[in-house]
Amino acid sequence: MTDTTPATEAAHEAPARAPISRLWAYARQHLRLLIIGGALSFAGGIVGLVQPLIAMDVIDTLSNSESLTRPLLYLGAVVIVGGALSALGPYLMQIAGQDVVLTVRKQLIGRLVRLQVAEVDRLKPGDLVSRLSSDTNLLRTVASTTVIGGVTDSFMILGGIALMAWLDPVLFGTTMAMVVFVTVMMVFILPRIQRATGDSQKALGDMGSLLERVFSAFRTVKASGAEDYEIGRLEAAATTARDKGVKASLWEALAGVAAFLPVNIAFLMVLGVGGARVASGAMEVGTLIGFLLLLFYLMGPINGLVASLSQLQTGLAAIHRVEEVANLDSEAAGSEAAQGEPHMAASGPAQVAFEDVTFRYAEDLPFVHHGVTFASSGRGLTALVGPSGAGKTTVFSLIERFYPATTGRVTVDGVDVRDWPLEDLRGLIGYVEQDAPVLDGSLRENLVMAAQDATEAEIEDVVKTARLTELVEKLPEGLDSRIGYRGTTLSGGERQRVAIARALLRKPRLLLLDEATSQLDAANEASLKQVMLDAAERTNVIVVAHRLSTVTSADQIVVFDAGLVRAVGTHAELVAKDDLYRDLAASQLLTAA
Ligand SMILES: Nc1ncnc2c1ncn2[C@@H]1O[C@H](COP(=O)(O)OP(=O)(O)OP(=O)(O)O)[C@@H](O)[C@H]1O
Repeated sequence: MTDTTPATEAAHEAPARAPISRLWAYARQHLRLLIIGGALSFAGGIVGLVQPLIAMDVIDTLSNSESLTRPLLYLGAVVIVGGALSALGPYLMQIAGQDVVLTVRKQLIGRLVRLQVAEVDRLKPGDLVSRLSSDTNLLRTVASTTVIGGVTDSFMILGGIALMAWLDPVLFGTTMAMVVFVTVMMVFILPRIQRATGDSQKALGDMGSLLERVFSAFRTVKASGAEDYEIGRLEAAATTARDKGVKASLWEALAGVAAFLPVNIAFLMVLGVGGARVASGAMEVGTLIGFLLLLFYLMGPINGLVASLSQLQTGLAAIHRVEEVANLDSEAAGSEAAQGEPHMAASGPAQVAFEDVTFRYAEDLPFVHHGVTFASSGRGLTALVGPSGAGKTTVFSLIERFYPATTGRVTVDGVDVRDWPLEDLRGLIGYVEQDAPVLDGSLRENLVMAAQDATEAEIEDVVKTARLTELVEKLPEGLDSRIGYRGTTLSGGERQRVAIARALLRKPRLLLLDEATSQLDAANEASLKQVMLDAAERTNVIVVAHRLSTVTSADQIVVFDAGLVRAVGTHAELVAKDDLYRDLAASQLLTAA
């Protein structure tokens, strides 16, 4: 079952109450450590109680002028054991808390990286980062000390209440009226703590999104003189997070008061009612004292339970935001029809065909493809050309199955891409996006990310093929030089060739290359063309072409216009027979018809 509501949009709605069962589902996996840690902490407390008894023994021994060795040894042992237990118990519970966070994070990481492209188009990466780092962190304390503390306090309170009922039903009734009052107050206050915490975390997510926005176009922000504007927006998000955090603290403080006052009132009422009953002879004075002591003793667990419940709300708000992401659509590894189909047998250039394909990015958006039909097979270069927005890049997205065709079929080797196991399909394709993304890391890491087991010789080979030798020689640490966030230390042409080298290292049976629209200098353009032609000798290369040199070298040109293929042929054929192509060639492609 999936929820297609984008996390960042859903977060704009009032956070719904997250089911506590989700927290339990995460904590359950680390229950053993939690219980051992809880038991050791409890034992530490008990040992602590023994300490005064032994101290009494020491005093007795002193006053009797007997040897102190034995009681001092006991006392030493109790101090050491008590100290060790009190340290080890909480430590184990903290480990369990960290383990819970790790479990949630692993689940989230798997989800995030496997999200559908369509989902990511709509989401804000900064908010997702905040959910993975900050929200999950809120679960640490809740999943460890809060849960265990809450359970122990609840048992103590239940035990105390049972004892009270046994001691005196009338005083018990008086006390219970206050317990009911505390419960009602909590029902009112606790959801408000959760909501305020959720809002505060959402504001943090918004701040993350805004920061990511700034860094993704850092030079543009600076060149536009927009620093103050962006700082203002970031500070506003930070202030909202603070305000919501303060609001949550206010509700937490009210929860504390709502527990403290009634218990104290109950104390006075028990004193009054009990005193009258003792005076009338309906009750022993010892019972009254016992009852009051019990009530006094229960204050600690009651305050502890209220604090745990408040913390729990923070955890539930965090779980809600985490679960929103966990419920987003991720990619299916392969369609049901693909189960058991052997697709990997083929080798050599892959065949691609579009059969009357229609496609739109979303139901509320217009169609981008209105019935596209073309085929590309065998070694060689197929160029897709056409006006901006005609749907050329979308062809690649459909081949890669980033999106499914609305109607019609996209086939690779005659098999509908929907029926290919996703890993196998993408395994045979090398894809170079238009803005040739390069990731932060070394040049080598950037190359081998698509082919982890590539040998040194293979890497050297693609470096040569992609005309990167000069760059590698120029860089201070060669292939191991860091090339910065989004490859900012490289030129546009170099980024493109790194992306091509990466795609080639995969030894693709189909190379999809989206040419950047920006003009490259003559040397870079010639390099790029040569790289493409070399690749086309070995495999099927489809390129969204914006450059004259690419188009004229192509074995086949497919002319797109407003979501349809209007003509297919070689450059010479199309110049002769297709008006749009002739115009494109004359203007966009800068050649005379
Ligand atoms: N992720 C997306 N979500 C919604 N609409 C999109 C998305 N990507 C592209 N489009 C729209 O689909 C249409 C076709 O886009 P596409 O990128 O395929 O065109 P193109 O022919 O490659 O253009 P160009 O030559 O300018 O790169 C455009 O109108 C574009 O606005």
